[in-house]
Amino acid sequence: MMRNLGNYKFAFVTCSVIALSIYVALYGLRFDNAILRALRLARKSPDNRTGGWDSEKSPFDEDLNSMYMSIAEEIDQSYSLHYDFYRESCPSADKIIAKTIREIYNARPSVAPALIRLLFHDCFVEGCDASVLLDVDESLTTEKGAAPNLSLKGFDVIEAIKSELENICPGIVSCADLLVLAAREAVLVAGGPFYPLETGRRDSVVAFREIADRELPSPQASLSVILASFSSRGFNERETVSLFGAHSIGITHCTFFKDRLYNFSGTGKPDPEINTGFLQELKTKCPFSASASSPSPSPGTGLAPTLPASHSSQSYGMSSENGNDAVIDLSYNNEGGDENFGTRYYRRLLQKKGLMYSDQQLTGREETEIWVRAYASDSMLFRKDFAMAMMKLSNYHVLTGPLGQIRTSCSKVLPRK
Ligand code: HEM
Repeated sequence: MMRNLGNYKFAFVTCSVIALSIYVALYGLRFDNAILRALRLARKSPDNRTGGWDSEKSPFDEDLNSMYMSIAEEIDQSYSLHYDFYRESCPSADKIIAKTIREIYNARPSVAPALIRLLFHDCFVEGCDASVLLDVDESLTTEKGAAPNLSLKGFDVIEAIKSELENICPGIVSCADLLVLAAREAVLVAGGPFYPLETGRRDSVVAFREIADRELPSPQASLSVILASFSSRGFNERETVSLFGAHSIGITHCTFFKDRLYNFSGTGKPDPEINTGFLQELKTKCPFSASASSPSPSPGTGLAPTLPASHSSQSYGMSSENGNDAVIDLSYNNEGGDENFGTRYYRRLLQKKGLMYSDQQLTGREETEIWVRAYASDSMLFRKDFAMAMMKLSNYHVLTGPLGQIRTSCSKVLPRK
């Protein structure tokens, strides 16, 4: 009986391996994530792999198991991210990206926050797949048109670097990798920490406008909504609070927090959680307008500023001034210098000087406030945590192996053959 079972098992596993090989041969290793996940699972729980017939192990089992494992290992290896993925195919990619960001940053420091935000908006919506960079496609879908993305900038910077990369190694470096590497350089030039990044991401062939509209948290969202939305992507409170440290650089339009100055939650009064002196300062910079008196939008809706999406190829898309909607410098003239990247943001939150509702609430609950306090007083801790969280964000839900494609222009998918 046991011998028969052993034979069946042998036949079953052999057939599986043969079927796997045929599939590989026919489809040129076109495994999708589900198969990869299954293979990983199989490796993690060897007992389940053979359908629970493990009571009697034959020497064949060991051989087949190790063969199966090494196939799985190989597939897994080739479909995961790697350090120095472009070492052979485009060795200068990293350097070109870093050098260009530094050059642009010297002329326009606003490139750094723009790219960091662009990365967040790309990765948060269906993963780091450069879907946010796509222009309108045949189905008239573009994430750029989603309300939270209307004020994104830096598209033209990415496109300019991509065309340089295409001249040197055509069709090799993905826009998704380009964006994560550019954002890392942006963090560095703005005074933030370095973090290592693996590469090998591929670009999506679709954009996710509806998901972007629905899932990018609004600056009016409650802390519970924000934490839930980060947690559903695997970020705990500590990681979430550390990522918010990016709000110590760049700008924000008055539109995004004006209701806090004049009509908080429809009360007709300012948010009591704003420092009084700061409130007066902000009122001068963001004078009352009719739009501030309307009730704040519900969480999750996002809020579009009154400016159009700016990604002109001439201007590097860095202009943020708009007649109707002033901007506030999130860094307050780089308060405390570059070395205070991050910490200055948390210190301001403790002084009730957060600009957006979504920011200030981090001090409103114990599980987030402890991290605000920790980062305000320990810049090394912040830098370490921020680096780790940015690595995690940059690796979120990436496309690898045969999935996706390598675009030649970051704003367009490759035409179908
Ligand atoms: C609940 C989460 C978040 C909300 C609601 C939010 C919202 C906003 C808003 C409304 C602005 C102002 C945009 C403008 O006026 O043009 C902004 C700016 C910015 N955000 Fe966030 N953000 C969030 C999380 C993050 C995260 C996790 C990062 C990065 C890791 C990030 C990076 C930035 C940067 C760098 C800027 C400045 C952009 C610039 O100067 O061009 N944000 N954010």
